[in-house]
This record gives sequence, structure tokens and C-alpha cells, in this order.
Amino acid sequence: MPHGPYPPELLTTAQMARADRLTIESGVAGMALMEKAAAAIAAAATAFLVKTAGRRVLVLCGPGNNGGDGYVAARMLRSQRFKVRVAALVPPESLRGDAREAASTWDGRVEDATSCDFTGVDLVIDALFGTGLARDIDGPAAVLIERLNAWRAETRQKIIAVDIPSGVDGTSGAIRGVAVQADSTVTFFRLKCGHLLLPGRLRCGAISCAHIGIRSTVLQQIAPQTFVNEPDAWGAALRLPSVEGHKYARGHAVVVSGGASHTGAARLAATAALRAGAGLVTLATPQDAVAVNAPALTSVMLRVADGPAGLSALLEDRRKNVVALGPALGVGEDCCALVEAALAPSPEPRAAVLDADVLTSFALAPERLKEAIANAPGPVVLTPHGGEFARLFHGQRWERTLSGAPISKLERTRDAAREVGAVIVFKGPDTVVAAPDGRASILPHATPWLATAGSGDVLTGIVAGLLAQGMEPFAAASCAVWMHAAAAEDFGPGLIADDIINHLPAAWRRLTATQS
Ligand SMILES: NC(=O)C1=CN([C@@H]2O[C@H](COP(=O)(O)OP(=O)(O)OC[C@H]3O[C@@H](n4cnc5c(N)ncnc54)[C@H](O)[C@@H]3O)[C@@H](O)[C@H]2O)[C@H](O)CC1
Ligand SMILES: [K+]
Repeated sequence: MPHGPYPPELLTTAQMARADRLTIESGVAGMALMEKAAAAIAAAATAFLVKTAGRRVLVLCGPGNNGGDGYVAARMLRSQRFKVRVAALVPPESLRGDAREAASTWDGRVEDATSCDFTGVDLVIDALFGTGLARDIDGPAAVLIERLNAWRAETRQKIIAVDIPSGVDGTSGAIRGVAVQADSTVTFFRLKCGHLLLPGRLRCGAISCAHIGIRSTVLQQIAPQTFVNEPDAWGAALRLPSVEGHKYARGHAVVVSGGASHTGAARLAATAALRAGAGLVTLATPQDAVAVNAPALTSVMLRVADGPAGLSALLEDRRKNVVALGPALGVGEDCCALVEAALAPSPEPRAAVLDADVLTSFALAPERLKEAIANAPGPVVLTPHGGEFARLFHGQRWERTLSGAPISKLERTRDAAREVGAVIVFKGPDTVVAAPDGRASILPHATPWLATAGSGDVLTGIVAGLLAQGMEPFAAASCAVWMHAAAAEDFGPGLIADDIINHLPAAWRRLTATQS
């Protein structure tokens, strides 16, 4: 699993290549970058070998600069008296540019990687393919990677990946044919999107990011729009309560409850909105559910709001600046009508969070949802999981471009956000948040315990609570996803949705510690 914190920007492989080019054009030699990249790999390998008292390293080198890093790291490790073997996919004489120069600094034997033997090896360095991977891996290289993974599984020996595990697409996180299963990955300058998107993320092991002499100022020209979902990316937009602040200054969120036998989900969302810092939260309940909701609430207020007319009347109070609906609301026309009431134009701005049954209810009429969002009196955040996303954005079913490159969850979320005009939180172990203006974030660390009943309802409430405080919607949605994961991580095994709410204060503490 990845280890943070990381630099905030995430790059595509094309953006990384541009950062590399801009640096070389500014007068830094490509070989100097490669030497630093290799030094970071050699340091990671040394730390591992010293810890495990291992001595024998096998460096697998590919046909490009990723292989070049491998040759230089091999030389560095041998100078530290480790027993180093190099095995390559192509003969060193056939390499070009920096890779050729790098290979010329290795004066040892170069074995043929396709027939190399792993017996007795303590550590493998995977320098086969990096950000230049351009198509699916097949033939002898694929067989080699399969043999390598089988060796690791059998012997439990370790693999360090140079930049990215070979076979993982650095932009999309897709596996191109086969991919190395690494125990750790040392990348350079900035993480690539494919390090955090599944399935790539699961192939990386622990990720570290080394500085190799590329200045962050190159990012001004590249203008990346994707960020690691960590406080650095959105902390500046946080609205922390002030001592002299009134509760009304922290907003008033309304959460809409389902009918008498479906009330728990909305109560989870409402309580989470309060814990996320909303000044007041009202649960809007149908008359038939009052008797169920009333005894189950303390700090959350309760008001009757039957159907669209009831909700419109409740929302006439202009201080109610967020409405959240969807959890256990029931699928169908009644649900669509409630959403239209919630998004109806209003003289005061009001944000909305739409989740669960709302997303399914509009699956047959996405244009209708788009129109309601276009006329809404404030920003709208949609929080689909995979099934809801597929139902609502079924037009986006293509997995690859015409040239065969994989289309990632990141790009699909970004396209959907642009299309519908709302911030989209596409949930999952690699939750992506995207805004209509193209900004996106990817969660670097999720706990498997988050996949539990009611977890999504809590997330809806946290988004609503942060929006109530006036946080900018992309930042609010990203922050909510981070807090949700941080609370779950704080609780650990055995987590149920209520625990996420109860551990939000721990997430707040972690967050405020990063801000001071
Ligand atoms: N970007 C930087 O700042 C630095 C990067 N370094 C390292 O260089 C690699 C990227 O190098 P590049 O030469 O562009 O690409 P690769 O080595 O990943 O591979 C290109 C090589 O492989 C062939 N190829 C592509 N796909 C396949 C395939 N499926 N099957 C077979 N062959 C394939 C392609 O034709 C090329 O020949 C980066 O990851 C870093 O490790 C620098 O060392 C430091 C600065
Ligand atoms: K690699």
C-alpha cells in the first residue's frame, strides 16, 4: 500500500515526459537525472538488503531509460560490494541515448533476461518498463514478468520497481497485458495517476517519491489538474470554526429521510453532517416516519416535509444552505420530483448533495438531472459508487480509446463531471473526485473496512456538513473523502458506519495538526 504524504500534483506519463524535457532544455543533463534516479533506487535497495542481511541482487533492464536507471543502480550497488547481476531484454549495444550511455557504465556481464535464473536472488530490481510503456506487453517479456511474479509468490523474496511496476500504465493504472507485482516502488519528481488508480496501485507496494533535480517550477508550464487527495491539496479551503462564530455562521444542512421503514441512512448522513462541522442539521421527514425518527435523534433537528411541496416549504428558510438527499429515499418518480424541488431556483444560494437512490432514479433520464443541476441555486455534488456511476453515465462505457490506450476511472469521472455540471465523487478504494472545470483528486489510502453498510450515507453527510460551512465544492468533496477514510483508518478493523461518525473528531485532529 502507498505511504504518504506525497507531493500534491499527480502527472500523466506525457506530463512527466514534458517535465523531463523542460528540465533538460533548461540545461540539466539527462544523465544527471538518471544518476539521481538510480541513486534513489540504490538507496532503497541498500536499506532493504541491510535490513534483511541479503547480498544478491538481480537487476532486470528493459529497452529504454527505465532500463538505463537499472544499469546505473546496478553499478552503484556493486560499488557497495553487493553481488549484482544484470539481465536485459535487449542487448546493451541496441540501446539509444541516455540508456546507452548508462549501460556503458556497467562493465559486468549482461545476461539474457528472457532465460535468466532467479535462484538464490535476495532482491530483484524491476527496470524493464517505466513511463514509456506504450502497448500491452506480450511475448518473451510477458513470460519473464509472469516467471518473476511466480518466483516472488513462491519464495516471498522482494521486488523494487523503478518508477512504476513494469506493465502498469502510468496514466491510467491499467495493466497492459501483464504487470510486475512489486513490494515497493520508487518514483521520481511526482507520482503518476497510475500509481494511485486501481489496479495499478495494488501492484506498487509502498510508494516513495525521490527528488532527482527536476524543479517544481516546471509545473507552472504543465499546469497539472490532478492531485493526491491529501490536506495539501485542499487545506487552504477549510473553514475552521472561529471562537466568536455563531452556529448560523457554520451553515444549516437539511437531510431528507426515507419512509418509516427506511430512516437509518438519512440519520447517519445527518449526524455525520453535524460532526463535519455544520452549525445546524435538520432531518426532513415524511409524516409517516416521524415516530421512528424522533426518538432516534438528539442534536439533529426534525421537521416534517411531505413530498416535493413539503420540501420546498422547508427550504424557504434561506439559512438552510445545503440539502442532501438520496440515501434510502426509494427509487422512482417520487424521488426525481423531490430532487427537482431540492434543486429549484431560489433567491439565496443553496448547495446539494445527491447520492444513492437519487442517482439510480435518474439513470433513465440523465438529461433531466442535468437540467435540474443547470438551474440549481448552488453547486451540486454527486456521490456514485461503481454501479450507480455506470447506470447514470451509461454512455461512457468505452474502456479504451480508438488507439487502444486504456481510459481510466479518473478520465471517466472528469468527463462525467463536465457533462453533468456537478462535482462527482466516484467512490471505491481509489475514490476519484472531479469538478466540471477539470480539477480532480485521487485518494491515496483507503481501508478495506470502509466497504460496510451505511458508509456511503456517512460520506454524503460529511460532504453536506463541509458545504454548509461554505467550503468550495471540489475542496469540500475531496476533504470529505479524506476525512471519511481517515476516521475509518483511525478506528481500524471491525468498523461499522456509526464508528466512522464517532471517529470524525480524530480525523479533525489529524487535519488540524497538518494545518498548524
Ligand atoms: N522522466 C524523467 O524525468 C526521468 C525518467 N527516467 C526513467 O526513464 C523512464 C522512461 O524512459 P523511456 O525511455 O521513455 O521509456 P521506458 O524505459 O519505460 O520504455 C520505453 C521502451 O520500451 C519500448 N516499449 C514500450 N512499450 C513496450 C511493450 N509493451 N513491449 C515491448 N517494448 C515496449 C519502447 O519502444 C521503448 O523502447 C522512466 O520511467 C524513468 O525510469 C530517467 O532515468 C530519469 C529522469
Ligand atoms: K519498472
